[in-house]
Amino acid sequence: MWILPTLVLGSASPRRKELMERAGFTFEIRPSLYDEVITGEMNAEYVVQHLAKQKNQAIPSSTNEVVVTADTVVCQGEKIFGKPKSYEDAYSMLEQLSGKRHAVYTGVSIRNHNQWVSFVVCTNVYFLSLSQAQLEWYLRKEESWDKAGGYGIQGAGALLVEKIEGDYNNVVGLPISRLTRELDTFMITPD
Ligand SMILES: Cc1cn([C@H]2C[C@H](O)[C@@H](COP(=O)(O)OP(=O)(O)OP(=O)(O)O)O2)c(=O)[nH]c1=O
Repeated sequence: MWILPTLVLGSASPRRKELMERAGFTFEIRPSLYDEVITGEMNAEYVVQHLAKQKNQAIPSSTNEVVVTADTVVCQGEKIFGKPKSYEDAYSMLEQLSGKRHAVYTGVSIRNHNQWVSFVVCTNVYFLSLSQAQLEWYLRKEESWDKAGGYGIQGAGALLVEKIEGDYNNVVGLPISRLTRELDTFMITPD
């Protein structure tokens, strides 16, 4: 008997969950316990694909489950920003992003038993030039800590952004349009 596969989102991110729900997917949440380490020598595209795959491998699953994991980083030139570790770290990231363009990369990994698909989506984000007072105002919003680059475009962080080029949802942590197309090959479709 043919059993339709079930979808597992391997993520503790409330944004990824919300994007999947809004798209109409039925899924179970099973966060990965993989501990992310970003080292300076790797390029952003490689980093997000590698981390998404590591997260995926750390999730136990059965043969009829399709597991989705993702990783998002902010990249400016050679520098890769993950989540800030302190107030000073967040301030420094935002100060470096101020008045300039950066790229947000999200790597997505999809696995069903031993079938793997992975891809990376990149969105360019242009920050306004921000004064010290504006940076301090934003950091008081307390929305920096669990977000790559120290800002959330879906919150007050929207006020730091002049414009973007590419998929908005990719910046929030999950390129849901591309993901939906890729999941189709695993026989997973939204309601
Ligand atoms: C740039 C940016 C990032 N982010 C978030 C998306 C990701 O959740 C987070 C980057 O951290 P990730 O390590 O990609 O993900 P996570 O630890 O939050 O969740 P999990 O590994 O369990 O899936 O930054 C925003 O919410 N808004 C933004 O504008």
